[in-house]
Amino acid sequence: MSASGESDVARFKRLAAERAVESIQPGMVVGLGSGSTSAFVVRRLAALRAEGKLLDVVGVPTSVGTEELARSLGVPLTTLEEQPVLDLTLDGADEVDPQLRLIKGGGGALLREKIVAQASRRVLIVVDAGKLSPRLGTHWPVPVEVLPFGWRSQALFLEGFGARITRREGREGAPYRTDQGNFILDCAFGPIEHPEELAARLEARAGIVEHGLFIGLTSELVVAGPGGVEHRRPA
Ligand SMILES: O=C(CO)[C@H](O)[C@H](O)COP(=O)(O)O
Repeated sequence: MSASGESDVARFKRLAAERAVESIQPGMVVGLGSGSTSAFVVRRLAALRAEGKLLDVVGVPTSVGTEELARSLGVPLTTLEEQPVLDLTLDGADEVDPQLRLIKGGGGALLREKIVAQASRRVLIVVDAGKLSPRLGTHWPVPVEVLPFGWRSQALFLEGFGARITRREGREGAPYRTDQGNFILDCAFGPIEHPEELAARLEARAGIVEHGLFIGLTSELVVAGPGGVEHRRPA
């Protein structure tokens, strides 16, 4: 914890976000991720705008929360309908493996985050070093967004993979609802040996809207930790 009251993890997220924002060029259409690291990205963008920089950059938010934050800070927004191809997306992650495969969705925004990532020429993932993992599933469950209709059947299906399933709770004991009104089943698989196979099996199941395994979508990583800030680009 620093004298300002900022925790080490929050500082690493902020430093990673500030470095990542250096990749934004004038005129870009930029996907804005969700979660606390992405909030640092939005705040940095707003601070640069206050200095008269990057004034022609527009963002595509990946959640209602990010949209509200960006609007409150005066960051101009557009939609995928208006801009179906994005230059760059900056987003956080819950877990990152050495091949830059991800678990995302800790904030529940996985569906819109994946749609925006797929629509982006470059996806820059921004994390503190605590997110790095030798194997996905070691530290985090995989969030799976399901339709409320038939959700218990999906939970049984997912238990069939040996996962421990928790339906995410919202306020006052009500089920958590995504921006689409769906439920999230947090699936603790433990370390996942073959994430691609698991992803394919989840995608084949009706009623599963999306899952938090992001495979083949990350083009770059900015990671900040006690050793400093590193920007890993493709070789
Ligand atoms: O996937 C996400 C939201 O759906 C976030 O990127 C992920 O949960 C990381 O959040 P934070 O930056 O707060 O650690």
